[in-house]
Amino acid sequence: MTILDKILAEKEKEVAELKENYVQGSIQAKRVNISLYDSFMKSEKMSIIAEMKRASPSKGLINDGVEPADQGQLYEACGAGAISVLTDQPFFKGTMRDMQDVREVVNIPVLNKDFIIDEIQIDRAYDAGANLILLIAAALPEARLQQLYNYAEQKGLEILFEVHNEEEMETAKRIGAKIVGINNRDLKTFHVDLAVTERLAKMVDTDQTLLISESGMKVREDVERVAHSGAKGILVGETMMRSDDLKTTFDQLRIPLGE
Ligand SMILES: O=C(O)c1ccccc1NCC(=O)[C@H](O)[C@H](O)COP(=O)(O)O
Repeated sequence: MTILDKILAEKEKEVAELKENYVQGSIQAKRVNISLYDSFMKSEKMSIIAEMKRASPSKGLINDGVEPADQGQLYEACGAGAISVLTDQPFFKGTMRDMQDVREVVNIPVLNKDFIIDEIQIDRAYDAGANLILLIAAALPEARLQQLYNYAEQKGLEILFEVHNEEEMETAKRIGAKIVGINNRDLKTFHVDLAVTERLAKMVDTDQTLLISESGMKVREDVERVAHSGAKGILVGETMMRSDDLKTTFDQLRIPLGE
């Protein structure tokens, strides 16, 4: 059983519980109507989705003491184009409260980073003020991904559609994903390789599809590599969560595009 299988098995339980207890519209969060697609596509600099992640299966504890609202404000002030909040509890030590706390204090798009397998999680993300949800190609059959994609889109949410290999990129294209996240991390082995972005980026027209390179971004050279492949955005977790000088970290990674 891979870690993704284990996470998805937990999600089945979480969804069953949500279906018992979640009252639609019970959360009244602030809404910020900004399209990540539009803002990232027109930016002349690499756009950054800065992630809030206390822990992860591959790295264990990363930053347990983080205050989501404070970190979110810092991310925005330092130049984040969006904020990703891991809301999975068992494997990442996140909560929906973390995302709401961030939503309350920032005016940039917020991604509910979780393992979505059911419409009810999309309803909850919307109610809590998310602008985007994540769909992972490896998590579900294509027909189910398409249903969830359509459902989220109808609610006015944007979708970060995550792929890791050629077959999944073909799925992204058939589904009509406008924002494709190429995860450089293999969720089965945890191996991180930026060549994954270089390989898969060739399969899409990056003037139409917004490419986000996810995982393993540490230094400027990493960002240059994925920018040359056509990525206009990067999703950065660990480097942000471990940084003790976020302004400098952002300045190093927000490289000009088109050079
Ligand atoms: O990060 C993990 O260990 C992990 C394990 C299983 C499923 C998902 C996982 N991570 C989610 C992510 O994709 C990353 O948090 C995100 O891309 C940021 O990566 P990084 O900048 O390397 O922290």
